[in-house]
Amino acid sequence: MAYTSSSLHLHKHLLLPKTNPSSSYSRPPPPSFVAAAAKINGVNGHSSKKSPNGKAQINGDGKKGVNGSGRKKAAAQHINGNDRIHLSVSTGGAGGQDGFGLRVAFQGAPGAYSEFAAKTALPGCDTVPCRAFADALAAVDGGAVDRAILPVESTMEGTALRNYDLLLRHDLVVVQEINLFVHYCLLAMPGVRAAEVRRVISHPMALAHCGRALARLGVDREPVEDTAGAVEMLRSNRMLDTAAIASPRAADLYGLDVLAHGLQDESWNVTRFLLLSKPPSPVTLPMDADAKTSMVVAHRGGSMMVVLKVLSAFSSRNINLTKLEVINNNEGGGGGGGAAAGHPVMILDTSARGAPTLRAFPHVLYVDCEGASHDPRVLDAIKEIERFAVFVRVLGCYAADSNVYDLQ
Ligand SMILES: O=C(O)C(=O)C[C@]1(C(=O)O)C=C[C@@H](O)C=C1
Repeated sequence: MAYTSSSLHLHKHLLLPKTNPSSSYSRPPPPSFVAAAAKINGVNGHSSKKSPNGKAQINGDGKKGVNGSGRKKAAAQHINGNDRIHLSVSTGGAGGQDGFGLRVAFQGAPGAYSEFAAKTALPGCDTVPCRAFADALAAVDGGAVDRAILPVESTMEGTALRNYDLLLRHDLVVVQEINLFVHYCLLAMPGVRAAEVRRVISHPMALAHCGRALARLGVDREPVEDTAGAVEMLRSNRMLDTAAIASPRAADLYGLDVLAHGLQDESWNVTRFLLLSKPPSPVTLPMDADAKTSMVVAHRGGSMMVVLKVLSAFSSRNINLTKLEVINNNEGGGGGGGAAAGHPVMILDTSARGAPTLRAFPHVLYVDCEGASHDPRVLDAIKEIERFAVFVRVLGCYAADSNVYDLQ
């Protein structure tokens, strides 16, 4: 039994603007920002500096979070392809709020990309570092924090199936999406030269994304829990033969030297994060907002026929899909299984009366569509799917954000 996955990815490649490095996390966020955005992948700027705030860590060892906002005004410099371009103006966090007073759990040490995604979504929030994604989700589920942030797909890797597995086991709703440009740097202790580096440590995803550059350097690779955690380890152990792959912000935050920029094998490396909350969703979308609805559809098998029926349910109502991921656990071979390889997808069923129950489904689709979950067309499409599916769970309805935020 193998857990296979195939997906349609709708990302297009765009180049990023340079951003103004003078903004600071300690400064309050601007009331609004302007972004030049393409319909699928737009471009935006984002810049900020460190400001430790001494927040407690969940299940961790006392790492500190960062506070403030990194949003900056920016415009696209280059756009290739035939994307539909529009100018959007946003007031920041979901529903116009900037997240002041909210605690957002993220996986990793301060300076992790997930933390920047949280600060991008809610510039005024307090971030809470967690050792694992499971801890971050448990923290919001248990009420210790208000939100959790989860990377769910990247242009280089596709869907992060392990994180979807986690999401589906919890009674949480998606309240916001954030696309973050992931720019990897090689960081070392001050004074260390590239020729002295024998080993590189980072999050396994970061090591994988920088495979070619690391092969060129001819160094050993060692996975650690997150990119900023690698930097912290380097710093606290004063490692002089080791470098870390992390963001330029992490270099700033921990006072390390940047030996190289743009280490990723693909120049376009974007990770999509979801901001999660306990239901009911705290976000009220304006009636005319561009919305997205995410759902999971469990079915009896015969994937391609089911895919066609799902596509027809949406296309007959002129609804565009932005994601379609097909998961099967019994087709043999196939990669992309993550931690759940060979196992059915476990989904918390919150629809029944009484306590939510965890149910196992071998055949599942992850679907994101344009439109709000209360839009009659979307409601009708879901009703049609429910006629042939075993189970449908709407994971959330949130403002569609096609901007790509850049931390450089
Ligand atoms: O290690 C970090 O800094 C993270 O935020 C995690 C994470 C991930 O899990 O995908 C996020 C984005 C990058 O692609 C690399 C790692």
